[in-house]
Amino acid sequence: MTKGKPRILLINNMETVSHLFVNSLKLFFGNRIEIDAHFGLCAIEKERFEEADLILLSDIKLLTDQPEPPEHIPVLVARRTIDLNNLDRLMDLRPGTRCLFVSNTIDMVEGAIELLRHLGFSHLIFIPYVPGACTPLPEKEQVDFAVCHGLPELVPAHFDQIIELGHRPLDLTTIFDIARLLDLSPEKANLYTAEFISDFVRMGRKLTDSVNNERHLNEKLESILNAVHEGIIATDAFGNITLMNEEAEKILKLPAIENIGRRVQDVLPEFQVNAVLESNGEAANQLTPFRNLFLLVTQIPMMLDGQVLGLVITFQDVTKVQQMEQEIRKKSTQLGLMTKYSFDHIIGSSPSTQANKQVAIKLAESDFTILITGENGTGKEVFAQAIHHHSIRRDGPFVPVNFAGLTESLVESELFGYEEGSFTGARKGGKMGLFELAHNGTIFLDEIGDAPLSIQAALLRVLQERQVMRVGGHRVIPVNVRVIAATNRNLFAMIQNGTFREDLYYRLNVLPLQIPPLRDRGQDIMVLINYFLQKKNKVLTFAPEVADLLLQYSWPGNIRELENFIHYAVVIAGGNRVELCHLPEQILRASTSPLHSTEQEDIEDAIDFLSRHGSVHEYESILQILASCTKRQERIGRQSLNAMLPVPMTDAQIRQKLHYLSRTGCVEVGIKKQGTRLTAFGFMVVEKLKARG
Ligand SMILES: Nc1ncnc2c1ncn2[C@@H]1O[C@H](COP(=O)(O)OP(=O)(O)OP(=O)(O)O)[C@@H](O)[C@H]1O
Repeated sequence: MTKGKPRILLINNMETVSHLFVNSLKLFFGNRIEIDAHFGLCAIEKERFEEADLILLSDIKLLTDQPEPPEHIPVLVARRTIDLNNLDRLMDLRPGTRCLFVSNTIDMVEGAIELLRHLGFSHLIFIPYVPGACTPLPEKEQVDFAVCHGLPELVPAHFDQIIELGHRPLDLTTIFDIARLLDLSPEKANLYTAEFISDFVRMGRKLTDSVNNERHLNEKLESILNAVHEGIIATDAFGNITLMNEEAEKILKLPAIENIGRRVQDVLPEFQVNAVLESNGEAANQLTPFRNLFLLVTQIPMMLDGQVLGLVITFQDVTKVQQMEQEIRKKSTQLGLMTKYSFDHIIGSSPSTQANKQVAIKLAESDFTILITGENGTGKEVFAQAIHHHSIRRDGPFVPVNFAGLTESLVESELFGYEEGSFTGARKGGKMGLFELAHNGTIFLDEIGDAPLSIQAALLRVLQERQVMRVGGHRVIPVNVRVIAATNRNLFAMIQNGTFREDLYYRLNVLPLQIPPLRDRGQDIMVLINYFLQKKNKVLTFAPEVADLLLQYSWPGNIRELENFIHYAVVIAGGNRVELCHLPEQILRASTSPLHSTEQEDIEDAIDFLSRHGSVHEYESILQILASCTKRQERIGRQSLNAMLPVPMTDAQIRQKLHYLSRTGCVEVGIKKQGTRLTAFGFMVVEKLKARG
């Protein structure tokens, strides 16, 4: 039988694959062959087998249910390759991406995976899956993408990320086998291979395009990075420097070319990148000393899908800003943030004052926080100032803060400052807080017991971290301050009732200093009186009963009250001897209350005696008039006295009453026309009668 063109019986299970094969065969053999394409599962007529010169199958199993082909006709199972045009999506995947490879037979899946590995995709993890076969179906979370060659319908519905690589065309070796079996010259082979090569060229061009794009992008990025007035360094996940902008080179005086590729930890140990790399957290605005500079450094990890890819470090040279701040702080110091008192100004010869001075001198030599306790006016601030003055911080500012005088709304912005626009009425340019103002000096937190709880929490943070953040600000400002706190309240009791934080108490009470009240250090009273007089360049003497009273008095306002009394006495006594009549009411009055029992008895006896010699009310009226005259330093005659009495008496009656009053020691009756005045004892009797009502 003379034969025409060789005929290929092409058996496939799908129409699309069949078309793909027909096109490939046509491209190679043109019209030198005839193709009888069969697809699907229906039986093939015997004659079609007999007319064929070659049977080409996509899978040997396709012959299973078909009639046996004649023995002399060769059967060829097509080897298949991959459409290179569809590979770029796979090329974008990161190493370790998990791909569920789905197809309809195990052979297909395994063949495709093997080919992909040969093509260089061994960095991806392929998990074979054939629906209905024994390949286990992994959980959705264990798979990043589903991959298939056509047949996307085989991918289980819950995998929504599908990469479709397209049907696999015939491999070139199969084309050559067909040519050999049909005795056809492979004259158009170059066309077919050209098709393959053009795919490679296309892929190559795509790659170059993306490399070029990346280069353009890098160039753009580089010019942006160099235009920024901030040093920028990037590292990879291991902390090796991958990028350094011009500003970074300028600030650090390190050439990028010599340092890219080196470990940032070795080049810039001051930045402590390991801590950030290990914690994956961000470290913002850390003031970092570098050589003779101060850098404000921020480190941010670069993350992708929860993995650290590297670190971006940005920094600014803030040495100048620091210096400017120091200057401003210095100026503020000159504006009155200096101490008035040193230890030489702490007066007192009592053992407790002497001992406290010795202790305080020692405390001044350390740099720890001090808590001074004592009643109002005992000299807590004087001690705080003297400590600052004696410490290494003496050239820095001493900044007093009185919590009793600050409202809760003001206290935060006063202590920590604020940024411009952080609240209505905030000053332009913001304002430095008292902690910043006290930098390199001492902050004196007076009446700390009056600090609101919210501020106590903020104070605790400052004491722990030694840095502040202004209200409305994002930058932490390091402050180097010594804290001296003072209180007249019982902080321990406040802790018990929940109005003072226990943790703050222990932070403050590192070095305690207790100042006793003036009434417990009698030896200091006269020494202090002389000191205050000396300061005023005045001389006063004190009547013995006055001196006694001053020593007996409880001085609730302590040294401040004593100082005020001296001002008063100088004015009232006019530079002479201070008599009882010069004493202010509260000293006189208070002295009558806690009297010694013998004095009490004397007063009772005197009143008893007077009641037996007339009406106590009449005596009281006379004593009150005498008291007010004596206070005005006037003596009063009988006639004037009588005129002032609510119920007038005869001269004889008055004379008699004054006689009895004189016998009890309440009055001093003048000889001749000197008039009468009240004695200290008389004042006590008046007070007693007043108290009785
Ligand atoms: N030992 C001292 N020697 C000389 N003057 C003193 C002494 N102690 C206190 N003063 C004077 O007493 C006054 C009150 O002192 P200071 O203000 O230090 O008391 P304070 O305990 O801080 O009072 P407050 O609790 O009311 O704030 C000051 O004017 C100071 O000059």
